[in-house]
Amino acid sequence: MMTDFDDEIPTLIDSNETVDIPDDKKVPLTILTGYLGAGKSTLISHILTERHGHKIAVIVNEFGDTADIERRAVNVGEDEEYLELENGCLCCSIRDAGVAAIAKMMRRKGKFDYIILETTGLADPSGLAEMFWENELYIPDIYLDGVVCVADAKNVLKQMESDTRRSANECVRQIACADSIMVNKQDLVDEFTLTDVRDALKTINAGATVHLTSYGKLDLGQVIDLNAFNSVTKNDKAVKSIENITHGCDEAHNHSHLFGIQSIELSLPSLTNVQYADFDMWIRCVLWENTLPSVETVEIGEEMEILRTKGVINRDDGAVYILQGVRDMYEIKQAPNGPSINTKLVFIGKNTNQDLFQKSINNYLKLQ
Ligand SMILES: Nc1nc2c(ncn2[C@@H]2O[C@H](COP(=O)(O)OP(=O)(O)OP(=O)(O)O)[C@@H](O)[C@H]2O)c(=O)[nH]1
Repeated sequence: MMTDFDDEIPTLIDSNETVDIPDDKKVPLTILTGYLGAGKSTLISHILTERHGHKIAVIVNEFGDTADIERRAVNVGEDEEYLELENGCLCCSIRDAGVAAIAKMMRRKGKFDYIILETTGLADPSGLAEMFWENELYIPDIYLDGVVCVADAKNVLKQMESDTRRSANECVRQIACADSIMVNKQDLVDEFTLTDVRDALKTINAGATVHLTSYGKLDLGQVIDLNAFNSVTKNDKAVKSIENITHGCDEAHNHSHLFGIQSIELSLPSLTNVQYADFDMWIRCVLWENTLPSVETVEIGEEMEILRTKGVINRDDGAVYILQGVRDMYEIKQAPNGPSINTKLVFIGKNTNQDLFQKSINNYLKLQ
């Protein structure tokens, strides 16, 4: 089905004219990713047909992606891009999932209170996540809630192994970018394989929660309202998710370079005001200049690439801050209730070295 969205070029809004929309009036958007055949459409079918009481607009590339939607589409006029389903959900066929397409869809706001955007099986979602996070300025009535990845329990270990060993493939990038990972098709594997899969996923992305599913059947809360990007003020959940970060087993960690991307975790004491200001400078060097300050450049070696950053930073005056990042974009916001958890930083990316990162930040902030 063709739409006219491709022809529409988003109009940039002068930031001075941007309307400040209260957080509770914004519509959350979840990016759904996952390798070819992992079970994305099966999950969407589940969401579009179950009686869960939510009014979710699901954006798929083509109606034909989901057999169930195709069947329902029979009664819809040829030019209709929107399909209202019995359970209150709205299905939208958008070929170009760009800002203009979403902005156009927002004219139907009120008919839905949530957006799930399914990407194609070979997409790297980090660019899309960065775009929606950044474009809250241009579509002020949505915010990026999180990235959900569906992985095929039977095939994901094979799919993650890249031919070139040091370069991560699309499957690994999708896992690296996720806030929540569904290990689907668990009916096809035994417990040992599930443990291997879980360890490998945690090695790549220690910051994501992992859920086991069959035929995409899950509690919707594992997909929506993750509040992973902390764009709104209810960010206790973001602190909790960082607190719960755990790595895969050590053995899996040793094999992390098989996948090209890994998580590293740094721990820090509470920071003084001066150290907190220096931390901002340090993170800019890492994310904007791709360098580790205060360590010998010869030690750094191959070029690194950071896909996701998450963290909690404590200041010694009791203030607690949450760090979120996608590629070179990052945001540091104060947590509302100041829950006391240790300072923890997680970097997910390529050619990262935990010891060098820790040395760099210790030297830069004069921690030891
Ligand atoms: N055994 C088993 N099969 C599943 C499960 N989930 C999905 N499938 C099957 O796997 C196949 C692929 O599922 P889809 O939902 O189309 O996967 P997809 O990620 O949308 O695939 P692409 O659109 O090609 O990227 C279908 O035949 C599904 O019926 C599951 O949990 N167990």
